Amino acid sequence: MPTSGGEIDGLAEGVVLAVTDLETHFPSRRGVAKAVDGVTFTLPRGRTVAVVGESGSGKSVTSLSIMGLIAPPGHVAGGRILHRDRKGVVRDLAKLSNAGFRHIRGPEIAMIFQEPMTSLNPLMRVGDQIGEMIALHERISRRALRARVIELLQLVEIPEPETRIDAYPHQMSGGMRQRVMIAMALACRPNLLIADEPTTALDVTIQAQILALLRRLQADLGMSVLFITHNLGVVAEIAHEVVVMYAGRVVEQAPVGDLFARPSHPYTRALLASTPNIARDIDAEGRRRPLAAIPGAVPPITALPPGCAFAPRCAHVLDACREGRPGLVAIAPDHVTRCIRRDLP
Ligand SMILES: Nc1ncnc2c1ncn2[C@@H]1O[C@H](COP(=O)(O)OP(=O)(O)OP(=O)(O)O)[C@@H](O)[C@H]1O
Repeated sequence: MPTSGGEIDGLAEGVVLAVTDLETHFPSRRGVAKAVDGVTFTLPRGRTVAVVGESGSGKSVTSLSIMGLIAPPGHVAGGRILHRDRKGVVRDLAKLSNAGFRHIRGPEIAMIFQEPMTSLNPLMRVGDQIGEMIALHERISRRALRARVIELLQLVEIPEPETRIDAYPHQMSGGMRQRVMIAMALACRPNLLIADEPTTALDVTIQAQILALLRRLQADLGMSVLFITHNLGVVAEIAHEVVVMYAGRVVEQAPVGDLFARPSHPYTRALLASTPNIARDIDAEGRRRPLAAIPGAVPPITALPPGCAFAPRCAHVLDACREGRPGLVAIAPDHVTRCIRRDLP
């Protein structure tokens, strides 16, 4: 029910973000690419939802749609993106103007990306970049600003923040730069953080440290996190809930334990089987068991098959799978799958 300020009722208590039937299209001469095609999921307050899938599955386009950052001629063509801000006001971000987004991006929803070097200004001291973020949204004295920035650097566990505040990005390691990006994202105390592959470019040890930091911040600040990744190992580390995407659609969603213990969709099963697992993949004599790579590739979204988009690669395909597009069905409370096969062991 819209109200005069573009605000909307109808978001369940305790939910920060509810994406319903989201459609994001990119028109081109070859037709309309439906990069996101009817995506639905909810993000409860203080929880981490991971969106996982292979390259091209529509994860980034989903997060950019939420942030209002789809560049024309791409556009959100349908669906709702209901967001509850810190004051409890609910808005449909799918209908928000660019001007409206200026009050949302930063103070309400912040985003961190894979490569901090492309988001940080190499010519500016990191402290000034974080400070700029704060000064953009509130009036604050220079002294108080510097103290706030030092506090933020402490929060993201950067050692010697009083000195590091004056460093330039190139004087920091990749892990430290990602911490700076997280500090910038947290500068205005958003209630929702979107993290798009934030650890992909880092060494595994640094990756583990950044994931631990994000987990601690999420718990301490009660933030909701939408975490985009192609890596199920990372999902296991960070997520409460998992949304599995394939060719622009959600194919399975479940609490993390449920998804790993009882994966239902053949695509989820194949993803799990193709994820390296040291304990499983190598025996005491050092013999390797081959990884079960998923045959084929995600089809181009302009040429999806008529039925299930995964059918051409699926080991369990039936004729019926190629006929109609399967709907999402609940197989347990909070666990849905887009597969007609209920008989798989
Ligand atoms: N600006 C654009 N114009 C046309 N098509 C686009 C555009 N951006 C994305 N797409 C298409 O949308 C689909 C989904 O892309 P998206 O970047 O969301 O995938 P992803 O799952 O995030 O993959 P990756 O991990 O590689 O980023 C892809 O087929 C991509 O080619």
